[in-house]
Amino acid sequence: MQESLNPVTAGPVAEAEERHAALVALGERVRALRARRGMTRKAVALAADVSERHLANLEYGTGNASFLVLQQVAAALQCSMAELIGDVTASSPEWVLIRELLAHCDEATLRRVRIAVADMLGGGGVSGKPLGAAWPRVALVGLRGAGKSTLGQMLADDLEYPFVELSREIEKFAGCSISEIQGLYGMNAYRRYERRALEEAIQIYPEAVIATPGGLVSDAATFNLLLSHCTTVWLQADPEDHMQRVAAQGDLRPMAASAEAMGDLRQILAGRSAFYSKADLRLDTSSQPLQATFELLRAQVREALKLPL
Ligand SMILES: Nc1ncnc2c1ncn2[C@@H]1O[C@H](COP(=O)(O)OP(=O)(O)OP(=O)(O)O)[C@@H](O)[C@H]1O
Ligand SMILES: O=C(O)C1=C[C@@H](O)[C@@H](O)[C@H](O)C1
Ligand SMILES: [Mg+2]
Repeated sequence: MQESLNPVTAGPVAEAEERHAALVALGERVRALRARRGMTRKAVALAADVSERHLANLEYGTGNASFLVLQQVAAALQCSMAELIGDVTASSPEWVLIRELLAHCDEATLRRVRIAVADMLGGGGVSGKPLGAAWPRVALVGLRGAGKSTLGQMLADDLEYPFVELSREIEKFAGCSISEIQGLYGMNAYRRYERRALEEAIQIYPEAVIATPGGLVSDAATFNLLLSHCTTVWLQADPEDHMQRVAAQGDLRPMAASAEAMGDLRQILAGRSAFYSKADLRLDTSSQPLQATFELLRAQVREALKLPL
């Protein structure tokens, strides 16, 4: 009997157990998608411009197909790469139908859908949102030096709401400093603490001003939680102001970390801006001094909360 060759290592395959479980699962999805589409292997191979043998290897989990081949197969099967690779958002008929409905929506429509879905799924047991008005739980987001702590405390005093510095809550949970959490347990563990601290703040405070850690937007689930339970304000500043304000507080870490710190900061700001911009309100803090910025913030928030000016 002729021995088949592993297409990756060129060694003998023979044993089914040697096939990687992820590749076997991928192959099963390809076969299922092909069956659903009612296409023969030959037809898919032709449409995808790959040999039938290559496709057979893929279907039986014996071939580790390249990204480009997977793209060609997805195009031949008229399905998304998400379906092919087994992404959770394509893992059931409902998911696939929802993806199809949303696929061609613009950003503004997607935003409305997100808000409606968050409302529909409820607040996870948290109530207290006044009908037709904004949450009286105000969360400030923005990069380091945006003014979240400074303006947050001023706003809390003005509204007579508790002021919550989320970083301090995280430290209380962990029993050590933010940098120790990140250094000892790693960034993923830190993000879990961040999520827990936010969940708890939401449970405890129906009314509050919350200064959030600048990196919170990088975790979609935590940011979703924030957006759906708080009136959010993006405090914006020019990159130079972010840098200068952080340095003025004596924190030279950004400069120490990289000789091209301004470039890094611009890149972080550019990468996060699309997420920060999902906040309900935004305020440019670089256009006027602190007190004038506070007056603008106060007016915006009071209007949103339907409070007297
Ligand atoms: N127009 C302004 N708006 C906000 N802050 C300003 C303004 N002008 C100057 N500042 C100063 O910038 C600094 C902002 O620092 P602050 O600690 O409040 O920022 P932060 O967003 O909390 O940063 P971090 O993410 O590091 O906690 C303060 O010292 C504040 O006085
Ligand atoms: O901007 C950032 O990347 C961070 C800011 C802090 O508030 C923390 O969220 C964390 O240290 C990361
Ligand atoms: Mg702060």
